[in-house]
Amino acid sequence: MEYDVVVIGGGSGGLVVASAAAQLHAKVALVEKDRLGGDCLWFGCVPSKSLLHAGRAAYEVRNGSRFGIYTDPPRIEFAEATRHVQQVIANIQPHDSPERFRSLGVEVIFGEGKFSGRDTFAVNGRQLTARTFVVATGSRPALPPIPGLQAAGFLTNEQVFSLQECPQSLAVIGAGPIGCELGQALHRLGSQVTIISSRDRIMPKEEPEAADVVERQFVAEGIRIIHNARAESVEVAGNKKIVWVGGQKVVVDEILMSSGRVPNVHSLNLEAAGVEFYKTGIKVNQKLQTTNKQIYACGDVIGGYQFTHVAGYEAAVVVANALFLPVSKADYRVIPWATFTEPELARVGLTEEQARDRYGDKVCIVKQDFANVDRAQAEAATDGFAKYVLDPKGQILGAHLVGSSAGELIHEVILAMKNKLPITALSGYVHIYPTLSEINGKAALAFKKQGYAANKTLQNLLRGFFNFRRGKF
Ligand SMILES: Cc1cc2nc3c(=O)[nH]c(=O)nc-3n(C[C@H](O)[C@H](O)[C@H](O)COP(=O)(O)OP(=O)(O)OC[C@H]3O[C@@H](n4cnc5c(N)ncnc54)[C@H](O)[C@@H]3O)c2cc1C
Ligand SMILES: NC(=O)c1ccc[n+]([C@@H]2O[C@H](COP(=O)([O-])OP(=O)(O)OC[C@H]3O[C@@H](n4cnc5c(N)ncnc54)[C@H](O)[C@@H]3O)[C@@H](O)[C@H]2O)c1
Repeated sequence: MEYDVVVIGGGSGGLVVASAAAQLHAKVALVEKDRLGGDCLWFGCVPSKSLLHAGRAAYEVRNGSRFGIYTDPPRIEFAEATRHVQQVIANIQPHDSPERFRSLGVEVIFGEGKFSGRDTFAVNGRQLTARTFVVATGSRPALPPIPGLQAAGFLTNEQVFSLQECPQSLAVIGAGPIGCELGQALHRLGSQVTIISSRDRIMPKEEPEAADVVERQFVAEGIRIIHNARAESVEVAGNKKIVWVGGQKVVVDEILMSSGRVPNVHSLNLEAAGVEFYKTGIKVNQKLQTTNKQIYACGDVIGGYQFTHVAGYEAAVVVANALFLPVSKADYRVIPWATFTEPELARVGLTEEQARDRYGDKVCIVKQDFANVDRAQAEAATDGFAKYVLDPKGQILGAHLVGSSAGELIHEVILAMKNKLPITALSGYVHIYPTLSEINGKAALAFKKQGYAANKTLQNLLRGFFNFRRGKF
């Protein structure tokens, strides 16, 4: 065997496998068909958060009057906003550069290859043999077969970050995290945005009342949302595009497709290697082995949680199993994520409905509004709440934070949940005043108070004790 491991796909998952394996002194080849960095760097997390930040700046300038700061309507040079986005990519890219990986000892091979057998991958006329392979080829936008869409033309996350002009009006097809993040960013940067949601709310995978808070903000900003409808067909009329949705037409300059993802499996000739896959991704066991035990897969290509941090986590499991003994199992009990709209929405664990389905009426809910947090008042960021889904002893089954910096604030909940600490642990230390993090401590206190309010015996005992101390029997 030429290599200990051949990694196919140089994105969030593949790069972690390649660098870790090389640093452990394994012989590693990394095959990438395009550029190292993957979706996250070029078309995903990094550019979307950078564009959202530009949008937030525009929003803050427009809405400064709440703090007594008045300006004329801001002039937005969209090309400069996307230049900021491209600059951020350029700043981060060296970390994912071929030079860096070669310096770690990885053999980086550019080319689109395919399996030619159970233990051979063919690329650029070479046959790479390895003890183990890792498929980390990611995913791409799903394009539902909407009549007229291809002919009219559309944007996906692969084009939107290099636009030089902001479309005056935009139909966003799909109200998941991509549609919501990009819809809000582009609306704030000057586009009239209509989001088409196939369900009765945006972000249908989230805790409904948390998604409602984001939706209210979208509506307040002037984003139009069409519910319970799918884009059915598209027509072109002059220089406009018409999207037909539930019998009504949405006339726009541009369309953004954000209707889910499909795994990149088809060009790999997985059949030759005995690797089975479904429509949603490659079939893996808990050790992330495919149906060919020498071939592992991680990241978006296996479906499941499609996040950079999950691809990285799965990559770590794969490194341990592929290089040493295959005994590590991926554990998805505590997987957090955040959608970086304003307000942000962060989640870990079960929704209330999922918890009730599993544990019935024993589930206990604690909720704290940001309006009760002094720092949120100071920053006029009072929309939103933190909701904790608990078992009767206070063990955290899930948490949903919607509000300012929710994606940061959830981390102490993640730590507690991962270590099986009850929510009361979050009030077992001093939070700095005034910070938004106080929301977690306040929730823990609220849970303690609920327990105290229900404990009549303890209350009677205390009443008696203090009566006794005051000499009143
Ligand atoms: C707009 C957007 C915003 C997002 N924001 C976030 C976020 O804020 N936080 C978050 O956690 N996640 C976010 N994600 C998701 C995140 O980008 C993905 O989950 C992550 O990139 C998956 O990593 P991966 O390694 O599986 O795939 P990728 O990082 O996409 O890497 C796959 C690599 O494989 C290569 N490849 C494909 N086919 C082949 C082949 N046949 N041969 C060789 N190479 C091949 C590709 O060129 C690519 O470089 C976002 C995604 C999008 C689209
Ligand atoms: N902040 C983050 O971490 C972040 C941000 C963006 C994306 N992501 C990742 O990328 C993945 C993909 O995001 P996404 O938003 O494309 O997918 P998604 O699957 O979450 O949402 C797509 C939505 O589009 C709807 N849809 C499909 N066809 C439609 C049609 N014809 N008309 C109207 N609606 C239609 C679907 O019903 C679905 O609700 C996410 O699941 C997430 O894992 C993460």
